[in-house]
Amino acid sequence: MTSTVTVRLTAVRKTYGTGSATVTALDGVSAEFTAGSFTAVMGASGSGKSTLLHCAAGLDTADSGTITVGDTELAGLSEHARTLLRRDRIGFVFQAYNLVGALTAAQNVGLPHRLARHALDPAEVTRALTEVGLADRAGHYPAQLSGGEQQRVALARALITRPAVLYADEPTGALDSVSSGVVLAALRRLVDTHDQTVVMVTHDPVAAAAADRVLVLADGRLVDEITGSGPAQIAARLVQGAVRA
Ligand SMILES: Nc1ncnc2c1ncn2[C@@H]1O[C@H](COP(=O)(O)OP(=O)(O)OP(=O)(O)O)[C@@H](O)[C@H]1O
Repeated sequence: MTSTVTVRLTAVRKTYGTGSATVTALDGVSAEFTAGSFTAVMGASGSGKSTLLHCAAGLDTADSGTITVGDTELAGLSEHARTLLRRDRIGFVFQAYNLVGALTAAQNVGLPHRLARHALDPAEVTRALTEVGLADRAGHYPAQLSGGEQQRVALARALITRPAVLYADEPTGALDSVSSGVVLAALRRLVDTHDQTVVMVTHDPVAAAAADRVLVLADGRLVDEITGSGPAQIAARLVQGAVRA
């Protein structure tokens, strides 16, 4: 896997709308996602989690503040350069797996390369499927796979480009607890064995407990950081009301 990178946000502000309809989605957020670390982002609905993920990934632009991916500052990039950065260095996994039903697991995993018209070594597909524990399902179609297996195919598809950083937006949101556990274990393994940088938005304290630390957002600000997290610690914070997921 490629060497993964640190992502830094410094005093990032993002507003939507104008005049009296202005919404401040991010209100001066500074955070660092260290290379090889697994961060969960929690907070109430509307607290700015997705906006944070989208700005950090270069899907959206901040109004002010700086965001660097490794040595690259996003604000300095043209739209085209940002598109290439997203395509070549950033992986995404969303709640909906977005697999193509007419393609096998292996063909779905190879799709980013085909779309980018890059030559693809079949061994790369096998590697990515092996990393998520699905090498034996390469020839299966999505309808023949469980929800957790489909999400792991989506994860393998995100990994095929060897992303410097992997963003996951509610990756277990549509899964039962058993399938969630399998997907979270796959994410955890990527961090532990490949030093993958992972940033995951979640409402689920159990999912958040798989991360190394949890950042909590409220009204566009970072209000808490839980490190050395375990389910008990996060549950205790929930009881205290510090985390309103
Ligand atoms: N494109 C947009 N136009 C206007 N307002 C927006 C837009 N995107 C987000 N917002 C607003 O910005 C704030 C933060 O939204 P965001 O989606 O980041 O929250 P979130 O914490 O991810 O919420 P959820 O958990 O419900 O997905 C919200 O008040 C939201 O209504």
